[in-house]
Amino acid sequence: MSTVLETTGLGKRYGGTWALRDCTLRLPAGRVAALVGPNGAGKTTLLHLAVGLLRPDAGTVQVLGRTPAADSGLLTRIGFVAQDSPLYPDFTVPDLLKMGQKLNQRWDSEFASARLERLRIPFDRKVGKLSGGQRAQVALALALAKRPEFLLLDEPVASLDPLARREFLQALMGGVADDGTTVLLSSHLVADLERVCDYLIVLQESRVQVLGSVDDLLAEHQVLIGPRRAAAQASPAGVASVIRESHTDKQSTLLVRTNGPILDPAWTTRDLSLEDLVLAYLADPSAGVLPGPSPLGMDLTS
Ligand SMILES: Nc1ncnc2c1ncn2[C@@H]1O[C@H](COP(=O)(O)OP(=O)(O)OP(=O)(O)O)[C@@H](O)[C@H]1O
Repeated sequence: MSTVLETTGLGKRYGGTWALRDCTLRLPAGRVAALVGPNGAGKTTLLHLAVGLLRPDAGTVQVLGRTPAADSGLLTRIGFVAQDSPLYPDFTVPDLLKMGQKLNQRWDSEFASARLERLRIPFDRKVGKLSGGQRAQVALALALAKRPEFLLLDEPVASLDPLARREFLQALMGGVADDGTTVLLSSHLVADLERVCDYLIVLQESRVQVLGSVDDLLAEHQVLIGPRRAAAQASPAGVASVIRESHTDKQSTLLVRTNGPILDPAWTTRDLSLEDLVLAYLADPSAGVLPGPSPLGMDLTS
C-alpha cells in the first residue's frame, strides 16, 4: 500500500523547546486519520511541517514521496485548511472561487459553488464579515475543489455548531470518498472523529504516543470488569498492559491492551469506544502503542 505521509525522527524546535520530537510515522494512502492530543502537543506543528510551512530541525518528512518546502509542485496536489480558516478578508466567495480556478489545474468550480450555495453562504459579502463557521465551510469547499490527493485540516470543526459539524464531516467524507483522498484531520472532538476516521495518531508532549488503524486499536483494547483487585495482583491472562483502572469497594474496572483472549470467567469484557481509548492514553503519558510487532500479530501500519 502506498504511503502519503512518512516522517522519520522528525523534530521542530522553538528556541530550546521541542514542539515536535522524534516523530516517526507512516500514513497509508486512502486513510482518514484523526490527529489528536492535548493543547500544545505538536499537532499544528506536524501539519505545518507536512505542508512545508515549517522546515524540520531534525529528521525528515515526505509527502507523496516528496519533500515539502523544497517542492512547490507538491502544493497543487495537497489541500490544507489551517486553524481558524484564514482567508483573504476583503475577498467575496466569487473572488476566492475565481482565484482558485486561476491557481489550480484540477479546480472543480461547479462543486465549490454548488456546495456553498446549498449552505446558503452569502456570495455578496466579504469573507471577513462571515461567521467563523461560515468561513470554515468556505475554506473546506475551497480545499475540496482542488481535488487534492492529500487533505490536511487543522481543527476545522471547532467553530461549528453541532448540526453544522455533522454536516461538515459528512461533506468531507462525501467529498473525499469518490477520489480516494487521504485525510489528516486534527481535532479535540474525538467522539465526532469516531464516525469518520479509520486511522489514529495521538500526539502527547510533542511525541507520537499512539499510532495505528482504528479497527486494530479497538480490537486489541478492552474494558474488563471484575472483582476488586489488590494493587500488586497480577493481571488476568491475555492482558499485555493495564492502561487505566478504577475501583469501587467490590469491583475493579480495567482498560487494558490485550495480547490474547481473556478467558478468566471472573472478568466480564466490554468493547470500548475510540473516545474511551484516546482519553485513557491521554491520562497516562507513559503508556503508548506504536507500530512494530504487535502482540496480536497485527501490522498497525497498514
Ligand atoms: N511560533 C512559535 N514560537 C514558539 N513556540 C511555539 C510556536 N508555535 C508553537 N509553539 C509551541 O510548540 C508547542 C506545540 O504547539 P502546536 O501549536 O503544534 O500544538 P497543538 O497540539 O496544535 O496545540 P492546540 O491543540 O492548542 O492547537 C507548544 O508548546 C507551543 O507553545
